[in-house]
Amino acid sequence: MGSHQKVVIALGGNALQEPGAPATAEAQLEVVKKTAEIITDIKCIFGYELAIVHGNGPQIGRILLASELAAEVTPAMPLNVCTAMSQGYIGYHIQQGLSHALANRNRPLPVVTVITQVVVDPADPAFQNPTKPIGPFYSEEEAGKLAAERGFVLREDAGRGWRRVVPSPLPQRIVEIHSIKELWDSTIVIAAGGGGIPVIEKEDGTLEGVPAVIDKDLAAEKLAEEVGADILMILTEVEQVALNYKKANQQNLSRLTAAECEQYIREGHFAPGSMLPKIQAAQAFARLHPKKKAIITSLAKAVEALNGSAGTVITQQ
Ligand SMILES: Nc1ncnc2c1ncn2[C@@H]1O[C@H](COP(=O)(O)OP(=O)(O)O)[C@@H](O)[C@H]1O
Ligand SMILES: NC(=O)OP(=O)(O)O
Repeated sequence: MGSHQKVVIALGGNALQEPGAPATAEAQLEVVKKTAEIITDIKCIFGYELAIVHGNGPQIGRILLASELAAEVTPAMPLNVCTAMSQGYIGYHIQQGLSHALANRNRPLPVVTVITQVVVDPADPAFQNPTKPIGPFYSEEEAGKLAAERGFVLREDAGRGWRRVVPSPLPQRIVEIHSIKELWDSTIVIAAGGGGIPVIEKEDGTLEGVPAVIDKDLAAEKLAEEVGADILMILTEVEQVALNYKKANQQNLSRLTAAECEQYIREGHFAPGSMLPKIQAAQAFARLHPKKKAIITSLAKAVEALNGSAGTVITQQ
């Protein structure tokens, strides 16, 4: 693998979909084209070697919904297959958008999606306690109806409405990591999309998909660890991590140490299923080495954050 600084970029929901806009393939491609311009800025300005991990919460929820509603005419697909489908079509859009943006700036580079499986522990307690929000947002009334009529498990998502939740076990091992490392020098790799397809390892060494959705920020951290990245960059809707988020005394943070992450997690500042896994991923990455840093910021502030003038930077000390 090369000698430039390495960055793993985790793309959140707003890098793929405009909030409130129709969830069509065409609308996603338009948003991805803008995201691709920002990733190209990062490549052209800093020269980093990079890999991309994307979320799939909204997309997998909709694929599952469509599949369940169509069950009368064609068998419904299990959740792990839905993740594979989301990796395929989101990866396709990023490949197209990013290849085009890079070529336009005279930096042509191959961009390839690796359908990625991630091993999880079948005994992970997450299987008994669904926390990962997927699909569209519902009002409290709609959520009550869906729970009663269709047996969905729904929870309130960080003050933004109600969403269906599914188990989200911790990522343990990226199955295709050797291929990702082989591709690294020549190619921008899109990997572990939607956190990776969750699989368990059976006694005979074979893999079997399980019904869950892995958190993409935690999977991105695993990938960043494996490729020896210098920076884990988590791009989301907010420019900075906050204490007392959405309260009158909200305090935005420019810097955080791993120990402060621990303290603020204990104090309950970060919502599970949204900011909490980002902080956990950032903290785990920062702990690896004093020179490594994690950055949490918005897509729009990504370049400024890499220059040190925006976002929240998480380091070991
Ligand atoms: N303490 C916090 N500081 C900042 N944002 C927070 C905090 N707690 C919860 N959030 C919410 O978490 C959201 C990011 O999570 P989410 O939307 O699930 O991520 P993604 O961008 O990966 O799709 C932010 O947009 C914000 O609404
Ligand atoms: N799999 C996953 O974490 O997706 P989101 O980031 O879209 O929630």
